[in-house]
Amino acid sequence: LQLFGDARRRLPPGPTPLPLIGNLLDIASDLPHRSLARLAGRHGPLMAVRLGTVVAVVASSPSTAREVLQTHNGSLTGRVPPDAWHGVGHAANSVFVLPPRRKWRALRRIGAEHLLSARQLDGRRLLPLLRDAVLDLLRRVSEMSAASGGGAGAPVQVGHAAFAAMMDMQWRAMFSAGLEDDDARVLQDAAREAVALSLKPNLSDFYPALAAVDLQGLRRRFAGRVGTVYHLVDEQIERRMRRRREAAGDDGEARSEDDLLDVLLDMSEHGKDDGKVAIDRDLIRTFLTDIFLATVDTIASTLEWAMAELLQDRETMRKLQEELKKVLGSKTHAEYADMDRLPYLRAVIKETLRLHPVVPIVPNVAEEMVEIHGHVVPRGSTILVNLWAVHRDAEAWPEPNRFLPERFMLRQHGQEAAGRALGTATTEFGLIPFSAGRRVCLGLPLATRMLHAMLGSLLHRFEWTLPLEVEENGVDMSENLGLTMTVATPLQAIAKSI
Ligand code: HEM
Repeated sequence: LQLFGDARRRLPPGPTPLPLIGNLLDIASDLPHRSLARLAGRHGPLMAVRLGTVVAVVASSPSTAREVLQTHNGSLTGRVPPDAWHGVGHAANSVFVLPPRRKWRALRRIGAEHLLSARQLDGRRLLPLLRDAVLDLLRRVSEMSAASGGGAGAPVQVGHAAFAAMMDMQWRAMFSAGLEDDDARVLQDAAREAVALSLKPNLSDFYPALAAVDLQGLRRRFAGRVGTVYHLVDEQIERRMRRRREAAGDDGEARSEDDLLDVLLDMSEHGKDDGKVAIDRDLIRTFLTDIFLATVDTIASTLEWAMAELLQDRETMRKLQEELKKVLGSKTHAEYADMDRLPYLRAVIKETLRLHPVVPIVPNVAEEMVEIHGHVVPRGSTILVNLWAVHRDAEAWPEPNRFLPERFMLRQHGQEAAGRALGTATTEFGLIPFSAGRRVCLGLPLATRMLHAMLGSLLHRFEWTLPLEVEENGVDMSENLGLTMTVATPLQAIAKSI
């Protein structure tokens, strides 16, 4: 009891909780990353809040983020799945919320080795798929732009075009099959809604004792939307199993495509992955769904944020287009291989991810009690890293709320170059859009490749302007939060071929 009392006394400071609801009212006034950042401004970069009956410690500065994601990372990477994720049993096999043990490690290893590592992405099978996704995006923009029938160019929803191109790319990478138009529409709606439902503030998460009742129906609705994705993933699995059976014939050679699905089916047929974790049908279905959901919205939203910033900052847009013209010349599109010679593009993407980290809060659970800056993080408590607040820390970033890609440009040998490659240095904690430590984003190599190639190509191939009414009223930069932080009003822009 004394130990418990000590731990409570040494919790980090924070707003006074009300009985029963704790600090929920303080947080409900705005999007959680913003209200928590405001509270941290008053109570400090390590702060304790009570969300219903749940104690949460929030890290909001580069140095406290480093404590969570590096110094004490081994003890602070537990997860409690959002209650909604128990719908269709998704949580039981999801790499996002599995505790950091054998099954989670096996899934991360399979994902990296067979799809998401730099070696795979730059290899013979996937490199053409990545390039096709860039060309597909450019084609979609041209088509949307021509849809008006007149010469002026219809407004293009850039985020929508990127979402569709990424969705098709990831489906091909996992299943070696294109998406039928009808399926693509169904998947797009289901994926967006599942992602949005999954982190809607849910009473079941703040009062776990009430979870069984599913008061807001979020678990049921999530199950419905993810169930739709499952259905289409299952069709692919069944089709492939049939084909493998046919191809196996008498000699028993079952492989047909050599993609992620084949790898997983091989493992399931042999019973195990590395003799440790059984890869069964449920695990395969959930993993493929997770990879699909993680890919589409994150990259599309980041591109939409980048375009929204650039369309309001003509000078930066002009400078970037000049760099692209100089380096790419008559090439039709940008490739990741060009990135070394495009420092300003790299700086623009870093600055976009700094201001608009599409996963703004990373939720962990303390598996052991740890001490940070003299305060206690009790075992079992939630520990949130507010990436959005870290990225706007005024000590780390002068004029933190301004879009200033120049902050990443260093002068080296008389020439400008973009500082620190994104995601390579986890020792600096001022810019961590992919988080850091052992749960660092598994899709980082894919995301950096697609963001650079897609944004570079969009700006190299088209002149962009805002529709007149948006120019007059201003771009709506308000955020919408599902699992990722998207632009609330889809950005519309006019694209003219260069
Ligand atoms: C702009 C793009 C992206 C951003 C900013 C982003 C950011 C993040 C962040 C902040 C996390 C949480 C890490 C933590 O818990 O500490 C995460 C996790 C994850 N991301 Fe991404 N992500 C992006 C794209 C992708 C893509 C394309 C994939 C493709 C598969 C992906 C797969 C994952 C997975 C599987 C996890 C869970 C890791 C785990 O819990 O072990 N992400 N991502």
